[in-house]
Amino acid sequence: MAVLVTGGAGYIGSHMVLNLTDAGEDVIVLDNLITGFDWAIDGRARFVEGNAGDIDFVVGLIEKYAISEIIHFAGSIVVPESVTNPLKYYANNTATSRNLIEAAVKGGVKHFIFSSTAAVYGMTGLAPVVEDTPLNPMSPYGRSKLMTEWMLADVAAAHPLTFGVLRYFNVAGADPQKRSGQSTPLATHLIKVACQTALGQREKMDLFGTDYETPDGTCVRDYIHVTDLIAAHALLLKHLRAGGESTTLNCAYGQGYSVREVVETVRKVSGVNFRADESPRRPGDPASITATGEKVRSLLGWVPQHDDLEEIVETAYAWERHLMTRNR
Ligand SMILES: NC(=O)c1ccc[n+]([C@@H]2O[C@H](COP(=O)([O-])OP(=O)(O)OC[C@H]3O[C@@H](n4cnc5c(N)ncnc54)[C@H](O)[C@@H]3O)[C@@H](O)[C@H]2O)c1
Ligand SMILES: O=c1ccn([C@@H]2O[C@H](COP(=O)(O)OP(=O)(O)O[C@H]3O[C@H](CO)[C@H](O)[C@H](O)[C@H]3O)[C@@H](O)[C@H]2O)c(=O)[nH]1
Repeated sequence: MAVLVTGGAGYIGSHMVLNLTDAGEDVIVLDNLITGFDWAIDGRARFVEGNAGDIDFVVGLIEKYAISEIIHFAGSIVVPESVTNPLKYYANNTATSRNLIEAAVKGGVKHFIFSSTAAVYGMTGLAPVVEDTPLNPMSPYGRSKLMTEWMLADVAAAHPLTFGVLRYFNVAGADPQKRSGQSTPLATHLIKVACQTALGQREKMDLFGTDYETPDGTCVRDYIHVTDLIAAHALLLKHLRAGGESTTLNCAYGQGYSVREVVETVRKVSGVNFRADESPRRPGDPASITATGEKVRSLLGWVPQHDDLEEIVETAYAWERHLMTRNR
């Protein structure tokens, strides 16, 4: 039996592949390399280049490799881009996932784990959310992901498939062994951008919006280390394999940091007082979004090992330096 990891050449998926291969699992990676890199895929996994939304192709893979579980990371991920190009997100997130789920049903896959997002909640106020907080996504990205959550619930009610939805909060940091990290040169994520600026790859960065109703006027997010996030996936897989029910879980630490606090932490870790300009708000950004992570802890016994902003930034910064020497 094998596990299919879609998007396994990407930032988060490549860390999942490392976790699974470290555990001795048989892993097939399906990725079309639109934002991922084949060099990011651990050599112990089998890589197949292709589209996760190609039903016949995926059914063929399921049969060929006896795939019993799918962990679905493939998708498009940039919130502001989804505002200007929504159809890209409904195609590559919603429609691709719909086809992948059909392939899973046709191929008799038992369990399906899906990368959802905090963006399904939308504007929630300053209090941490829980899984049954009303969902009100404020970007096409969030809506494209919520539709996939709904499809999974409907399909699992009609077919013998159990699923886990993990709503990631802001994923950051890199493998502490420096085997993978966020490698997209044009990434838009705050910690990545700040590390690139500290290293002189960008002349300056922007603080998007300084007039939010938050303690220091900038947006607040719950940053989770990618290694802890992946540990939650491994526990969820174990839960589903043991016959556990389908579930939806927030993946977060319950600790929010503002954009200014993150920038200050990157300055401290790097020792560089880089330029960060106050700029207008970015479309699609909620002021604050954090979650307690209570359910993932109690249901799966998840215990974070890297819940420290400085450690998150240190690993992200170390990976950024590694990329500079790699690309030289
Ligand atoms: N990074 C975050 O903070 C964050 C937060 C919440 C949710 N997520 C979700 O986690 C998942 C992974 O995100 P990431 O940060 O690793 O992004 P990423 O862009 O690094 O990885 C996505 C991978 O999917 C591949 N891909 C995209 N469309 C594909 C398709 N149709 N068929 C096959 N491969 C395809 C890309 O080539 C890439 O390797 C995404 O679904 C994203 O929405 C990310
Ligand atoms: O150069 C930058 C980059 C970001 N920000 C700000 O930093 C905060 C975090 O932005 P990110 O782009 O790092 O992350 P998002 O919160 O927009 O979104 C991320 O987390 C979401 C979940 O909360 C989604 O899942 C999404 O995929 C993922 O990109 C936002 O207020 C943003 O405006 C800046 O000020 N300057």
